[in-house]
Amino acid sequence: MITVEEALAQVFALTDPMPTEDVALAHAAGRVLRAPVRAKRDQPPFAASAMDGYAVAGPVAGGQSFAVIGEAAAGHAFDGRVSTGQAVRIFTGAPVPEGATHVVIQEDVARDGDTIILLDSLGDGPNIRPQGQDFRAGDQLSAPRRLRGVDLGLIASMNCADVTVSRRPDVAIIATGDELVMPGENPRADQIIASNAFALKAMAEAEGATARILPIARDTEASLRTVFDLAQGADMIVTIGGASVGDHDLVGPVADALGAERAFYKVALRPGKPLMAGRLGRAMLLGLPGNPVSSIVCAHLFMRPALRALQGLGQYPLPTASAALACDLPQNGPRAHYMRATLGPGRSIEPVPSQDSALLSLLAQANALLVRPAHDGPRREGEQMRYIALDL
Ligand SMILES: Nc1nc2c(c(=O)[nH]1)N[C@H]1C(S)=C(S)[C@@H](COP(=O)(O)OP(=O)(O)OC[C@H]3O[C@@H](n4cnc5c(N)ncnc54)[C@H](O)[C@@H]3O)O[C@H]1N2
Ligand code: MOO
Repeated sequence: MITVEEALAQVFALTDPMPTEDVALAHAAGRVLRAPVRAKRDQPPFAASAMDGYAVAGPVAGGQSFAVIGEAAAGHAFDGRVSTGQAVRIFTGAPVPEGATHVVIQEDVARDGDTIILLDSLGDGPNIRPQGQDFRAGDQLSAPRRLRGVDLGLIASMNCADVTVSRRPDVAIIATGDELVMPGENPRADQIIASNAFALKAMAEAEGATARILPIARDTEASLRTVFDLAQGADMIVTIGGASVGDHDLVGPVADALGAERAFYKVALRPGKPLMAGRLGRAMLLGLPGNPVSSIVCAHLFMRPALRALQGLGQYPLPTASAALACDLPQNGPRAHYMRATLGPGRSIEPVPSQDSALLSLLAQANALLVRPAHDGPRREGEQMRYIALDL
């Protein structure tokens, strides 16, 4: 069995970044930017007033008076120059007229007809945003990055209407097993509801992929072949179940017969020992164990980083942070253990009461995976431990 780190390195070796496409800003949220964006103009494009008041030229002190010669509003520049002793009525966002050195806020001014007198309450500061204060033409927003709302706002203000992003990976999800029926169907007494594909589809989509749930493959070679056929065109094929050593665990043998190249099978990991990865045609193949918690933990540890790498975000494991252990833990065994855990408000972390890999309800209660390396020694309450935050 290989280690989690070795397995992830082999998964990354199967991920070539997807081609790119150009999309309009309104459709770019959550996409991965692949080419830097270059500002087409300065922002602000002119020296702009930060306040409503008067743009004045001349000494600014209580008692000084100025003749008001015009008005500047946002989108309506004052067409002219302000000379010493003159002022222009100005509003926030308007271009500051040439010659003006300060914007005095209107609360600090007494106006009488076309004359203003500055009051003694006068604040300091010019209240002018210099041209290019935010960014200059030619400044860049670097790639790669996943585009958040703020990034899209910045790109829009750079006057760029579309962006070059990674194509979304297409993920085909195949649940396998004679015991499975879809939610809403009438299961026989010896059947259960197929749940894992729904979790994995949501996780893949949250990582920027498109995901499709294919029909459940039955535990026969013919059925598996038929469903694998439906996965054609996918960038990643994720199978669920049928990965272990039982007589009905046919995913590996059928994938092999279809020409899959295996990178590895079995990882020193708990839960998720019978994980498999490889390539089938041009698709990356991830064979996840069927136990619900095992499949979801493996999706966190391998599918999510692989989808990020496919979109050009680089080859990184999910980030870890540290928190104080809320209880003692015995020595860990030979497999790295990703314990379902809750991270409390005081940043103390506690494993949920059972780590059985079939207990979806406990995984749903957890908000972290407490990481225990293989053969990790006994741990005492209060020790700092690494964990992965479960945010999706
Ligand atoms: N003799 C051994 N038996 C097992 C071993 C082993 O090393 N030797 N490993 C165990 C471990 S660890 C795991 S994990 C499981 C993985 O087995 P499979 O990947 O073959 O999974 P299945 O047998 O198909 O299913 C396991 C379990 O999960 C349920 N399941 C399957 N698919 C779904 C789905 N889409 N939605 C919900 N639940 C699903 C299935 O009904 C089973 O209960 O093998 C151990 N055995
Ligand atoms: O690896 Mo299995 O996933 O322990 O239940």
